[in-house]
Amino acid sequence: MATRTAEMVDRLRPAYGLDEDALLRYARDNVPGFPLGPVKLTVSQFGHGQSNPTFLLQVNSGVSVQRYVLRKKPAGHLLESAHAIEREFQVLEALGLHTQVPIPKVFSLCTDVSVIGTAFYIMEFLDGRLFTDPKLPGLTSGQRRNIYNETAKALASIHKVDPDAIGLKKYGRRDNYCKRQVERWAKQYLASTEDGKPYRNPKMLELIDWLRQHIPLQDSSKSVGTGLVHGDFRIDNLVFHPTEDRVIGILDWELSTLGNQMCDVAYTCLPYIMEMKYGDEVSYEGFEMTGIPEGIPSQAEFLTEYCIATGKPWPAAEWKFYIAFSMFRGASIMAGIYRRWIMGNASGGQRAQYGEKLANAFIDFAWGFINLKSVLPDQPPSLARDYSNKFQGENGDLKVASGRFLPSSQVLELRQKLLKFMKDHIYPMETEFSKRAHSNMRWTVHPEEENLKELAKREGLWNLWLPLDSAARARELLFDRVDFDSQGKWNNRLLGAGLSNLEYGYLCEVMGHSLSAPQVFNCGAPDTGNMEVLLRYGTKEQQQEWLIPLLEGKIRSGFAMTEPKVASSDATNIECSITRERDSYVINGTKWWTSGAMDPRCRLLIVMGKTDFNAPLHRQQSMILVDIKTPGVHIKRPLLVFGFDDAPHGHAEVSFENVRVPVTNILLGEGRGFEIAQGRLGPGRLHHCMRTIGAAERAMQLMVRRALSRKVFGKLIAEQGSFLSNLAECRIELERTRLLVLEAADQLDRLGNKKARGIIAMAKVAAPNMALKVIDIAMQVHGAAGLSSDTVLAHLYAVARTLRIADGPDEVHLGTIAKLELRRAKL
Ligand SMILES: Cc1cc2nc3c(=O)[nH]c(=O)nc-3n(C[C@H](O)[C@H](O)[C@H](O)COP(=O)(O)OP(=O)(O)OC[C@H]3O[C@@H](n4cnc5c(N)ncnc54)[C@H](O)[C@@H]3O)c2cc1C
Repeated sequence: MATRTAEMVDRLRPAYGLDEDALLRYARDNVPGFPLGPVKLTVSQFGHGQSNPTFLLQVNSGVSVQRYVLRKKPAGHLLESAHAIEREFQVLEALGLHTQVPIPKVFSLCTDVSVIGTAFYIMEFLDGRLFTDPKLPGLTSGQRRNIYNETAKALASIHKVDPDAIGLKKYGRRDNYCKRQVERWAKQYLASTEDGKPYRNPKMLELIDWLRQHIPLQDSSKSVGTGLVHGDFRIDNLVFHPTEDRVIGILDWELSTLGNQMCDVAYTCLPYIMEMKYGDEVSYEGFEMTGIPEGIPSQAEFLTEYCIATGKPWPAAEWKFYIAFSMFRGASIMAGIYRRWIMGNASGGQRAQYGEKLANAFIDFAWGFINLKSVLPDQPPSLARDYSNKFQGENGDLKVASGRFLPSSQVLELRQKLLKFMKDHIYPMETEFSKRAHSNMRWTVHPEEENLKELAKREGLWNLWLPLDSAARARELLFDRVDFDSQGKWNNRLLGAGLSNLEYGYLCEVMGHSLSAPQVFNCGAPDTGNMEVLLRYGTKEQQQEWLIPLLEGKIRSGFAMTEPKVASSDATNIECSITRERDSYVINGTKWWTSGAMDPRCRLLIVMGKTDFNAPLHRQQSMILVDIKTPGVHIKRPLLVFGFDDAPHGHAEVSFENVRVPVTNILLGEGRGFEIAQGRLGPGRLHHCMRTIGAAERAMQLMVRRALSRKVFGKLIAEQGSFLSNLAECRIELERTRLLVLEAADQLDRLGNKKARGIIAMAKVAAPNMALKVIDIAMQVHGAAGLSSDTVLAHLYAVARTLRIADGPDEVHLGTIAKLELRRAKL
């Protein structure tokens, strides 16, 4: 249950008796709007919280009652740098003046200790709800989910603040935050335990050593992942609106500074691992062990929500450090609180007596966490975030639904927009685009395609394929994390909408309905795969030169791996040579089926070749960036698929004759080609599958329309029994394949490329084979028209057929599936 903020006060404790007359004099002079006439002042102290004593001031003028909050330093001797009231005031004032971060408004800071004995400040009283128990008892599961999602967003709102822009440039040193914090809290722990009260735990000393040895690399950075840090961000420091599930105030900024923001995130996640209990407890297990209350997202989901709101990379690799660090800091703080309890000046009341017990629990849990085998999935899970239980059908009606693959409201909204865009702009242009592709202007771009791209960009239907974690790297490297609006939404459309692969699946399918659609939304192959390579493996300079124009849709690209002379389904056979000569690499070889290389906008080729013919088999290959205009690159001819040349995109045979490029064009380093190929192919293969589902869906629509309008032998085709069973079979195959593809996308999101490779291989085989069957029946129903170019069916069929070979033939994927199956049997 929530507690109203006004109910959090106890009766004023005698140790903190304030000089009320002096206080009133000060407030009248310094707090805007404070009643000037005689008033009755009632002072009561908030019992919640352990740090700076905080008081509710009720000022009754006889006409009205105004409420303020006063926060001061504790009396007595204080540990160095603790209880910095002045800093709290500074950060709150800056945030209040310049940002939308929800905080109480501050009125006045008093550093004159003669007024009430210590420095203090006065701020607005927020009437709202506080949740002191992170399990949120007494709330519905929907409310719990909202509260956690809002918590993630509130934290993100702090982390998106640019401290330089709001006068907090010197609020702290940004680099080496964890390193400095480990030393600071270690020192504090040693000081708090210097005479054995509380007991100095040797496991804490080992923990300090472990932390020193595991400080994340990015901690030394001044820009990446750093910014404003709250320092004590947890649900019970948030005031929620009295009736709505939204944060109206973030409290307790005593430990705020500039530094590594992931520390805040980990600290917020502690209830998942350990429960803070003040009493003679035996177990402190967090709700990941005791069972997550219904509605509260898992730790990974909570983190995903935060990563989406901030655009930060998935922190799996360093998560052990951040959690252990939070526990260690908690232990040090608790030891300090216990010490103050012994000395008689703890501000949080009776609970301080349990400080020593809690400090030791923190230390034990830190070690328990460090010793876990795995703490987070490799990739963010696809989200159950803000999933409504209403599913919007194709015709816009809302149906109540539940289940695993229920799109989020964000995805549903994008899908509706996409369907409308397809209806209004894509389908009407298909014939026109096709006419140009068969004319002598075939290798030029129809101007309307460029117009539609601009329209798609404006409508937010741009680069939707771009996965959250890949976008995060570009955000850090290229955009300096400034591409958010005040609500925390990404306003830089270049980096997509922050979707997971699963979420994109629902949209990619829609694009697959038309062969003209993907490039209009900058979601076409091979550009998406190439952008993914640059996002994941490109240097900042490579990204600036090639990735940005690709993300903008100003240029296109090709991927040149396959060679006419060798069986290229096994890429170890590739013979193209990439030879280092001083500051250049020289490339020689012939490629074919380089899709997109015929396009007049194509500027970049990612070429796979061998840098070392004598290295171990999978270390011979490298990938290198080649400007298509480099001397020695010859586009020899377009290849045809069943007579379709796919103009203006095309599939080219390309020769490379002594093509010289700078050494800085190598991707990731020599011998890393296979590694990159693995990263590139997973999502790209699934995109093909998703579009293939869309193509099959289009064929179903055409099939049914034809069957309902064409009579054969006196009856509509739709009344012929053979057709009805074919139709039903097609629907069954289509639905089961869609589920397989969504499952593969979900596993890719949750488990990563490597662990999801089996199911991705299944989807890659199943989708084109299903589509070929469905399109084949659709063509059959159309009679001769189905084989002509008067419908899209023949072209859809040709594309679906190529997918049984392109991106690896069926046999290779079947081999992968079988191998995994046998391996499982041996375990
Ligand atoms: C339309 C289209 C677009 C393409 N776009 C690109 C592109 O942009 N960039 C690029 O580099 N390539 C592209 N390709 C090429 C494609 O990736 C290759 O064709 C594919 O990898 C197979 O290589 P291959 O043609 O050399 O066939 P091969 O390696 O010679 O294989 C021939 C056949 O051998 C059989 N086979 C292979 N391996 C096994 C096995 N392990 N077990 C049993 N049988 C097996 C299969 O039946 C296979 O079809 C494209 C191809 C097409 C048709």
